[in-house]
Amino acid sequence: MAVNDIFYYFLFLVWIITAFLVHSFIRSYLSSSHSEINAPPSPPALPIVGHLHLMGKVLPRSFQTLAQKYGPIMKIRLGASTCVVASNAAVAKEIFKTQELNFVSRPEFGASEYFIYRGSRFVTAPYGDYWRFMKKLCMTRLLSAPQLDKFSDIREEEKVKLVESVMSCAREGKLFDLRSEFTAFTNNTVCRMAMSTRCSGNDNDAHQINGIVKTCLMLAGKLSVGDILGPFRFLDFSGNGKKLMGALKQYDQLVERILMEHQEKATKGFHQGDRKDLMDILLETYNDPTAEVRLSKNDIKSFLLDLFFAGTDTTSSAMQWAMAELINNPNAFMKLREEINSVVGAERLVKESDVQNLPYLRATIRETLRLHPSAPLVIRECDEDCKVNGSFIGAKTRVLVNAYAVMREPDSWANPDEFLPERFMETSEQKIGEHQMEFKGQNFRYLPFGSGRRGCPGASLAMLVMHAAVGALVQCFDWKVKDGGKVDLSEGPGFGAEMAQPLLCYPVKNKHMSNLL
Ligand code: HEM
Repeated sequence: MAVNDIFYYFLFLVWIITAFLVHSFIRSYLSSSHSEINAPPSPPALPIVGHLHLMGKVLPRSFQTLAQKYGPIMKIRLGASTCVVASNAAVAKEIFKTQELNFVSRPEFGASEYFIYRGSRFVTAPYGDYWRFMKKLCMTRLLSAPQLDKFSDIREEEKVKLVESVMSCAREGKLFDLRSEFTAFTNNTVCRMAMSTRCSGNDNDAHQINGIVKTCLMLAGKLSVGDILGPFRFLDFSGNGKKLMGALKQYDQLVERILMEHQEKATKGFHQGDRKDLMDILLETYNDPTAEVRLSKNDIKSFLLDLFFAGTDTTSSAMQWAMAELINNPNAFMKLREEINSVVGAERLVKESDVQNLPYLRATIRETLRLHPSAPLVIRECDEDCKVNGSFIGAKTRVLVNAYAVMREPDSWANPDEFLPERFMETSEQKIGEHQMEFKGQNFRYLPFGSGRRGCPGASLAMLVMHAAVGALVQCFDWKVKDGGKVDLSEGPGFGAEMAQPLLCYPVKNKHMSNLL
């Protein structure tokens, strides 16, 4: 390297460090002026890094620990990124209900600057005409109960394929990787509902989408750490931003082709009995000149991508936690097996319509989501200056509701860290009957799917998929942990608190089941 080059690199480095220090100084100054107007409590911060040094591996857990000292609403600064964290049911209620309209928007976060559909993203869209239109479309058509009913055969087929895949491992005495199989299962299910494609030897489209979505989620996860660099993240030191854009362009080309095929089919006209997938319904809206909001093709592609991002890993992660907890709690496992056996028997697989008669199965899934919410930090943005729990929150502040902490709060939950599905039974002494423990977030101590207008539109779909699949895997197999002993329940690093280790087990066929497979 020439001396000149070294000199310029050195100058560049000095420029970066100076700019960072100035930026950090201005932020500290601005935030200290807020303290005069009653800002939320905040742990002592270090220059530049803020509270980064107080963060452990698992962010929701670190926030939970800090909240025990600083209270249910606190201000946290991670490098250049500042947010307010809410950690109990009362404050969650204020944000999600009392002041809902002020907190109904979501900020752009993580790697948003690299998203090629930036203006079209539903998940980060501000609370305006576009978001309202898409949400209504979601709730009345795309993910509505009647529409989900029309896809029930898809979910049934995918569940049977999952069970067959476990069965072949059981026959060969091989390890079954629940993480990757659950991810393929949820991806196939969503892909088929979204655009009638699935991962298999003869259909490469869903396989490719699966790969692209995995890459994007991994890169977006890495890039979201870049938030702490504030204005410097655009420099993309790691090159991950470029890689993410590359993966998204690949997705764009693939889905553009599938979209053209759907458009052609729509032009020819549907026959009676043809089932429309989500892309067909979105295209119908796109082609409708009277629609309240005219959708673009990018809106369609972006919306479907959001469904993959928001719907596949969340569901498969919750299923892994459910199986892990059941394997580590043999009493709960056997109780569930006996319930399924008495209601369904040994001659057929448990199916979605059985779930209404399987209260312990429902309680198991609810308890799993309480202990291991797949989206533990619900992110929102404050629209206008306001007060929450008596503290001042400035307009455009990012707010994280720590659902993980809320759902383990000792004031709301007896033995909060224990896996006890019984607490969700009508007969429970804790009196947390399901009737009051709606999973749609109207009870503010139970928030696996967020709450209110911005709450998860895929909750019903996720529940359908999880109940039937977990039920079938408990019904048909015993599960032996890879190295004997118990499943390692450590949570992995980052925002998601997913299982740190892939769940690898030996399935053994339940000898009481008939040979239906
Ligand atoms: C166990 C599975 C799932 C969990 C735990 C989960 C959880 C969540 C949470 C906590 C939010 C934020 C809600 C809020 O701000 O109040 C959310 C949003 C969202 N979820 Fe889910 N979700 C799951 C499955 C799904 C599925 C299957 C889909 C669709 C296929 C989906 C689609 C979405 C979308 C599109 C949003 C953004 C909504 C908006 O911004 O208006 N999710 N989810």
